[in-house]
Amino acid sequence: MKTKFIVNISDLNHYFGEKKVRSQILFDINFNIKFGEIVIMTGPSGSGKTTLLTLIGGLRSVQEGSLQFLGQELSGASNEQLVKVRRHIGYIFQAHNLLDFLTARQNVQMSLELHKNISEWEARSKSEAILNAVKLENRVNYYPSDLSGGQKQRVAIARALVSHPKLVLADEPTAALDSKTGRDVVTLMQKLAKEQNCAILMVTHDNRILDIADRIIQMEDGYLVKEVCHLPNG
Ligand SMILES: Nc1ncnc2c1ncn2[C@@H]1O[C@H](COP(=O)(O)OP(=O)(O)OP(=O)(O)O)[C@@H](O)[C@H]1O
Repeated sequence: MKTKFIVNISDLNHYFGEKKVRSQILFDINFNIKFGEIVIMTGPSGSGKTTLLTLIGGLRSVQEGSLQFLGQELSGASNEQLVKVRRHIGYIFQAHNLLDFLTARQNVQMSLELHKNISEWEARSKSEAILNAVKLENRVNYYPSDLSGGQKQRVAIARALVSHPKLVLADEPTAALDSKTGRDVVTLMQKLAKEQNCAILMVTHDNRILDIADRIIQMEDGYLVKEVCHLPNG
C-alpha cells in the first residue's frame, strides 16, 4: 500500500552511552511528515531535536521503535539501505558546511555526483540552473570565502535541492544570519520546496520564521510535547 507519509515514526526511543552511563535522550516519539509539508521543530537546547533529525536523515541507527522513510523501515536497516535513503534527502545545516576549496557550482554539483546516472554535463547544467533559482547566477564560480553568509546559505539550499529530494532536513539554517537575510533564505526554501513538492523538517529557535510552517512541533526533555496544526497562513 502506498503511504501518504514520507516519514512515519512510532514509539521511537533513543539512548546515548553504554551500561551505567547509558541515558535516554528520546522518549516515545510518535509523529509523521506528509509529502510536501513544511514542519518546524522547536524546543530548548538539549531537548533532542538534532538527535531526532539525524535519525530521520539516516545518519544514525534506530535503536528502539519504528521509523519508516517512504514506507521503508529504518530500524535494522543496513548501511547500504541507509545510503540509499540519504539520496532522497537534502541536508542544510547551520554552518552551511560548504567545501572551501570548491566553487559554488562545484559544491552544488557534488551532491548530484551521488546519483550515478547523471552525466557531468547534465550535473553542471542542473547546478547552474538551481544557482540561478537562488539568485546566485553571477556567483557561480565564486569560492565560499568570497560569499556573504546569506549567499553561502543560498548555495547550501541549492545543494540540498538540486537533486529534487523528497525531504529536506534543516538544522537552524538561519542561525548565522541577520533577520532579513534569514527571512529571505527560508522564504526561498519554502518557494523551491513547494515547487518541487518536497517536505521540509526544520529545527529553529527563530520565532520570526514560524509562519512559513504548515505545522509546528515542540520538543522538551526528549519528549514531543506539543503539536500545532494548520496554521492560518500555512
Ligand atoms: N553523541 C552523543 N553522545 C552522548 N550524548 C549526546 C550525544 N549527542 C547528543 N547528546 C546529548 O543528547 C541530548 C540531546 O541533544 P541534541 O543535540 O539532540 O539536542 P538539541 O535539542 O538539538 O539541542 P540544541 O538546540 O542545543 O542543538 C543532550 O543532552 C546532549 O548532551
